[in-house]
Amino acid sequence: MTDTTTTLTELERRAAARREQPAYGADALVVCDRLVRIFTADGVEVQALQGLDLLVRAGELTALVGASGSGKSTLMNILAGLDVPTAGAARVAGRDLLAMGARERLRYRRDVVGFVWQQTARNLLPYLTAAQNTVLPMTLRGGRGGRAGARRRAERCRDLLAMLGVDDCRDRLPRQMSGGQQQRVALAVALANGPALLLADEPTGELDSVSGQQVFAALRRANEELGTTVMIVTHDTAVASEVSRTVAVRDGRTSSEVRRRTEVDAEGQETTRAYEFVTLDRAGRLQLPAEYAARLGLVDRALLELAEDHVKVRPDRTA
Ligand SMILES: Nc1ncnc2c1ncn2[C@@H]1O[C@H](COP(=O)(O)OP(=O)(O)OP(=O)(O)O)[C@@H](O)[C@H]1O
Repeated sequence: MTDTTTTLTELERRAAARREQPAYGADALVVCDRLVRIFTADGVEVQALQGLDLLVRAGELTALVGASGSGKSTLMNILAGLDVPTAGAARVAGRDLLAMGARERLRYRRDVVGFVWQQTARNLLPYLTAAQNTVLPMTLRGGRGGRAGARRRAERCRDLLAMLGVDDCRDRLPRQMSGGQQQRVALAVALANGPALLLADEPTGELDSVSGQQVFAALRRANEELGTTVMIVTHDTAVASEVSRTVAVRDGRTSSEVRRRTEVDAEGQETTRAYEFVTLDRAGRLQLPAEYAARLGLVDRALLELAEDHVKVRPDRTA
């Protein structure tokens, strides 16, 4: 009897402690919790996301990298509200991306997220000028009408085009601009309604390196000056090595990440140091880097050894 009471009390205590714990990612702007996306084409199933965990805090500038087919675009489409995951949870700025109805989804895409795609032609309406493209999302959102509203929208358009270095393009059609200019105007369009999250899927993929750098600098400015949280998918190693956080996606899961920090030494000299981490998912799983596993011949199982402040992983030499 005493034992049962103790056990019940203990169970209640544990349940209460669990309830009091903040929910996973409670303080994050983007929460992906065991996200799964399965595509079925011609009877064949493809698991594009296989339980992906990712937290992004407000104000971060994060690069997503990974081999072709690892699931980066699938993740971006889900966060953009264009696709719905098969299972798991995804939240952006408190919006549950699995539970949204059609109208809420439309509002989410208009007000909460902005996106820029790799194909320049996909980002802008070809028959509108840069200024008209930028004003359009604000007009669609509605709000204050009349002359005051129009003036406010024109002002925001001017500020955005100036901040992104394309004010000279304001009266040009997309075909009268270079690829890099089009992408920077696309950024202005994406930022028009002041989204909390800006998604850019390979925005520099079709550009030469100079234009690519200008687009990346514009993204960085949006992050620093407007405080917009930015997630950018890139194969460009220059971009990936310049952001403070680079997350690698492998086989539909986040596998590792690099964080860069500027440190000042005793002489006041600034250096940027990079720290490489392996992702530990919510179930405690981690993916060993493929090259580590190959180098030590780690297959099927590994020996674990718990030390005071670290864990050793060794190949199984007992066979
Ligand atoms: N609509 C779809 N129907 C069927 N399979 C799909 C669909 N979209 C993506 N996939 C598959 O899901 C997997 C992940 O694709 P995804 O485009 O997300 O990868 P990625 O990392 O963005 O690749 P890349 O760097 O080449 O753009 C791939 O195997 C892809 O073939």
